[in-house]
Amino acid sequence: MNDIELKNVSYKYPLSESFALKDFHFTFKKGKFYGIIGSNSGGKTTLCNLVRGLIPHFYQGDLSGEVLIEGTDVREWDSQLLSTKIGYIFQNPFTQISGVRETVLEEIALGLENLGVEKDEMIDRVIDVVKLLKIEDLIKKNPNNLSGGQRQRVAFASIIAMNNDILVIDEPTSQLDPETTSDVFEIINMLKAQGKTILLVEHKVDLIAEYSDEVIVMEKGQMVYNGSPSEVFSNKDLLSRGAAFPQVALLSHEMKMLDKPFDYITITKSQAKEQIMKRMGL
Ligand SMILES: Nc1ncnc2c1ncn2[C@@H]1O[C@H](COP(=O)(O)OP(=O)(O)OP(=O)(O)O)[C@@H](O)[C@H]1O
Repeated sequence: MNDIELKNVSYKYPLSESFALKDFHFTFKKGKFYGIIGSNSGGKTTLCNLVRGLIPHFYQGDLSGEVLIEGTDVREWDSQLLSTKIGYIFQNPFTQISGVRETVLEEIALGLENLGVEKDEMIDRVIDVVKLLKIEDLIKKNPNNLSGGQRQRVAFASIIAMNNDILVIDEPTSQLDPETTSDVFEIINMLKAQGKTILLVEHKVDLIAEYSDEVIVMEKGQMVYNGSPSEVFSNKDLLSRGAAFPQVALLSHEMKMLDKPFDYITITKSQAKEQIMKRMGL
C-alpha cells in the first residue's frame, strides 16, 4: 500500500477567497524522498499541513477531494495517532519546541513519553539521537534559551527519536549555516536509507538536486511539474514559473545558449566537475 495519496485535492483556508491548493493529484510512494520546490505562496506548506492532518484537524477551511494516509482519509484519522505515523518538522523551529520542558534532554523525550515508551528504552533512544546529531553539549540547556539553529537540531532530534515512518519537513535549514545544512541533509539521507518516506520543502535546491528521488514544482497552489531532479532542472521553462535552479544547472543551461553545451544538463557539482574535466582532457 502506498503511504500517501492525494486525489483531486483543493483547499481554502478559513475566511480566504482563494485556493491555497488546487486540484492536487499525486501519490507519494513508500520509502521515496520527495523534494518540494516552487515560488513563494506556491502551496508547499499547505501541502505539508494536509499530509500531517493539521488540515482539517487544526485549520478547518474548505477541503475537497481525498487525502489518504495508508488508505484512510485524513479526516478519519485521529490527530494524535497520525502524529505517531508522521513526523513534522516545521519551518519555524520556535513553533516546534514545546515550551513545557526545562532541558533539551526532557524536550527530546517528550514525544516518547506521550507514546508511553518505557523509561529504559526512552533513555537509550534519546542518547542515540543526541549522539547522532552531535548535540551532547546542549542536553542540559533550557530549550527556550537556544539559538534558531540549535532549536532546529533539537526539533530534528525529537522527531528522529519518534522513529516515524513518514517525515514531512518544511524548510529545515532556513535557520542553519551551510555546514550544519549539509549535516542536516546527511541525516535526511540516512533516514531515507532506513526506508522512511520523506517530503521535504526546501529553497536550497542544490541539495534537493543532490539527494531527492523526485521533485515536485508548485506554483499558485498547483503542481506544475514533477519528475526526477534531472528532468526538472533540465526543463528551463520552469524558471519562469518561480522554481529556483541549482547554480550548476544554470551554468549548464548558459553553456547550451552559447552553443557550447555540456554532454547533458548538469545538476550537481560532481556532474559539472566531471564535464569540465572532460573538456580539459583530464
Ligand atoms: N493560515 C493561513 N490562513 C490563510 N491563508 C493562508 C494561511 N497559510 C497560508 N495561506 C495562503 O495560502 C497560500 C499558500 O501558502 P503556503 O504557505 O502553503 O505557500 P508556500 O509555498 O509554503 O510559501 P513560502 O515558500 O512563501 O513559504 C498563500 O496564498 C498564503 O497566503
